[in-house]
Amino acid sequence: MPETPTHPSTEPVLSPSKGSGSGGRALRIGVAGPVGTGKSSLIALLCRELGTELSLAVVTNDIYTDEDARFLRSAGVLDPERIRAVETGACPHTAIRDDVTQNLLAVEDLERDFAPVDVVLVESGGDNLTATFSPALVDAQFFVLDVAGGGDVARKGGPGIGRADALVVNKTDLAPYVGVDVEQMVADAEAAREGRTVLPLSRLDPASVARVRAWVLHTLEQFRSGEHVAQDPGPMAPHFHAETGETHSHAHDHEHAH
Ligand SMILES: Nc1nc2c(ncn2[C@@H]2O[C@H](COP(=O)(O)OP(=O)(O)OP(=O)(O)O)[C@@H](O)[C@H]2O)c(=O)[nH]1
Repeated sequence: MPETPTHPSTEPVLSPSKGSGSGGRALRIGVAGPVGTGKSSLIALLCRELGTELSLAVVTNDIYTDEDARFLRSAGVLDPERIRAVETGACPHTAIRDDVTQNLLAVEDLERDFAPVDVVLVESGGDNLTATFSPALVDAQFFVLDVAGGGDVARKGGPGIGRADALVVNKTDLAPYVGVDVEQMVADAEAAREGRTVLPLSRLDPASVARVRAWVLHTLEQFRSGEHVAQDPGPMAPHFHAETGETHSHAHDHEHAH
């Protein structure tokens, strides 16, 4: 795990007391995005940045392994007991959108075992551009892209890019090596998102790290005061499951196995 630079805090330290809007539970933040864009790294960075002032916990989702949880435990950014893995056994969106039971139980267990918890970070398994969290599971969500995926990705749209609470354009330090104009990519993302938050990020750029950190603290403040309302970025696009030959959209709300 490469080093994330630390920097002096410029944000007010929040009191751990719960406001009336939170219902006494933690703020639950989802982290979704395509494979390898830096979801685990973002969670490690947030644990490092906020772990001394907030009580944090993490739930990871992998299809067949607990690799992301093991990565985060080995990063040494959080008490390993506060990191739990959910093995979805199916495409990632199933457990974060269609039937969130496994994840909800993991979140509630952590909230109970380490009470009071301020923020639970839930990492989705890496997917394509379509998976987003159900608002039944998380209160707010990041969608993570990286510059290495190409400067045009932000224009391609989809529910996460368009409507997640915050879109992270990650690994901006790599832009010169992959021929991406970060400013243009961010402008494209802002246009696609109609004013919603876009956060360019590189773990090598302390100012960008500070903005992501500040966004989490601001969202927590809003959550506690009751001003934050969980948004649903919307259902994923129709897609195909090779193992079943089934094509479906996940737009429905009835239960089904696959
Ligand atoms: N250069 C650079 N590399 C980064 C940055 N953030 C993450 N990475 C690297 O990107 C790679 C993928 O990061 P992960 O955090 O594992 O990505 P992920 O989205 O969790 O991956 P999956 O769980 O497999 O979907 C790793 O090699 C990270 O070290 C960054 O800001 N700059």
